[in-house]
Amino acid sequence: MLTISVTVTKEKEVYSVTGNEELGSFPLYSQEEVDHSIQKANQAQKKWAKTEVYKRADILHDWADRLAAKKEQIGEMISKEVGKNRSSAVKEVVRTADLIRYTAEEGCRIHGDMLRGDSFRGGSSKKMAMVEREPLGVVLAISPFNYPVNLAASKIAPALMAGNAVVFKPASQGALSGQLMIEALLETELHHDTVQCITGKGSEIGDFLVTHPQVSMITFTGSTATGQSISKKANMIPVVLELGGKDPAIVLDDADLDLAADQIVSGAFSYSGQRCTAIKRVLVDEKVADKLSEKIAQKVDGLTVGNPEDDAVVTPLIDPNAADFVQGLIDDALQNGAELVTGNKREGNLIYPTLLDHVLPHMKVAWEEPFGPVLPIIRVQDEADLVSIANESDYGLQASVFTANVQKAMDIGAKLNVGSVQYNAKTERGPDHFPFLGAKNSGLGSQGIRRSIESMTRDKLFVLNM
Ligand SMILES: NC(=O)C1=CN([C@@H]2O[C@H](COP(=O)(O)OP(=O)(O)OC[C@H]3O[C@@H](n4cnc5c(N)ncnc54)[C@H](OP(=O)(O)O)[C@@H]3O)[C@@H](O)[C@H]2O)C=CC1
Ligand SMILES: O=C(O)[C@H](O)COP(=O)(O)O
Repeated sequence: MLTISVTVTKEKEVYSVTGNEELGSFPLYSQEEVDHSIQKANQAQKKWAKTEVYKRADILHDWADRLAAKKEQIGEMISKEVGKNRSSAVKEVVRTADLIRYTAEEGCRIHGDMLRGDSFRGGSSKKMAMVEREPLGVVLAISPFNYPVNLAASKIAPALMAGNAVVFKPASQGALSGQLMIEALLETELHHDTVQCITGKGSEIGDFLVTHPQVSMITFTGSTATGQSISKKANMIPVVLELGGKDPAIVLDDADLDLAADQIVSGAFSYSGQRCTAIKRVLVDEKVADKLSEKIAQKVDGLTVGNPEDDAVVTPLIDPNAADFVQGLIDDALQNGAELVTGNKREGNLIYPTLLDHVLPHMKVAWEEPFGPVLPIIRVQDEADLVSIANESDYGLQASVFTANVQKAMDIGAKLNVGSVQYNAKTERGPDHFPFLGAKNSGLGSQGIRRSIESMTRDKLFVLNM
């Protein structure tokens, strides 16, 4: 059992998603304690910013090695705490170690510019500007439950590499996994005050954190509602948001349907659909819809369903509210005339993978993000409608286009109002050095290792007048 020990008065227990096993507890920080921690981070940042870049990189490499060495222990905690199957949970730790290593290397390659004054009309060659990248100060990193280690480290590592201190607020269900990751970091030579792990309910301490005058930048991943509220409260500081999605898989009549079905099922149902980048709707050309629906159904029926420790693909959702929400979307669609192809079975928080066909625009499941294992198929007659229905969503994270025609793929991709378009493959974030961003209600700013480091620095000019 893990107990995060700091001198705070209240504690919150954490239970496993399945089995109700008590996994440990985390402190519920008061505003005074939050304030104290931020002050410490702010102080520590001044020294950390002066630490040589190669030494920062060495510390990050050490952190990565320590995480990798603890992959089984941390993977087990992730698996129990957020209900992710064991092999994916261990992979999350390994992926995180790789992300940290790449961040350490990339951070060493980020250099400023040198500008000549006389390259602007009327300017003088006697004037030269050296443009350096400076850290911002204290970065507030808020992460969601679904990747409690990876989505936290993907903020913490670039912030540190850029010379910032970090205040890390993990999701409450995920805080113990986050804490194990931080413990590995604090085993390195990093001064402990440089990273502050602040736990507590977002609804209680969130506003205080977000509006704290010593927070210089906010990087947030989570729901659109929380992200939008944060961006309204942040007071003239940069904010990077990675939010919800409703990624479509657009399937044209010339697509390789076996490939499409394979990618759609793995994109939609891995970790029970609790991924922002999960495929959350299929928009298919009517001419091939029957065939595609049948192929998807076959694969859905082959998915393993059960507990995380059995390494099942579809496991119980994070909490009863999440399961009720998904069930509500299924019920609404069926009441409104959608066809149930397979699924719609529930045991507690475990929702069996559910495929709905003939979904129409008046059904909630056509537009809302389920964050669960339900996939609607929307049949479309006209190719132009594929794009317009895709773009009608409030979200704009990613989209997949399945077709054999490269020209068509590029034309459709250019019209989609999303952060990334994947051709003939599922939507996904990785590899982690690619830029990762959402349009519309799916985000603000860009992540991905280099972009993240850049978002956590600002230009500073030193102008030489000779
Ligand atoms: N685009 C992307 O990269 C990703 C997007 N997501 C999206 O996140 C959602 C699921 O994640 P979930 O964890 O439920 O998201 P939430 O928005 O509920 O929570 C995310 C984080 O914000 C904290 N929080 C809650 N309220 C506040 C507040 N008022 N101020 C500051 N912080 C607050 C939470 O703390 P606490 O847990 O204590 O409430 C948690 O740490 C889905 O919509 C999904 O699409 C998820 C992953 C990736
Ligand atoms: O939080 C999420 O859902 C992730 O950002 C998605 O990452 P993945 O595409 O690598 O699963």
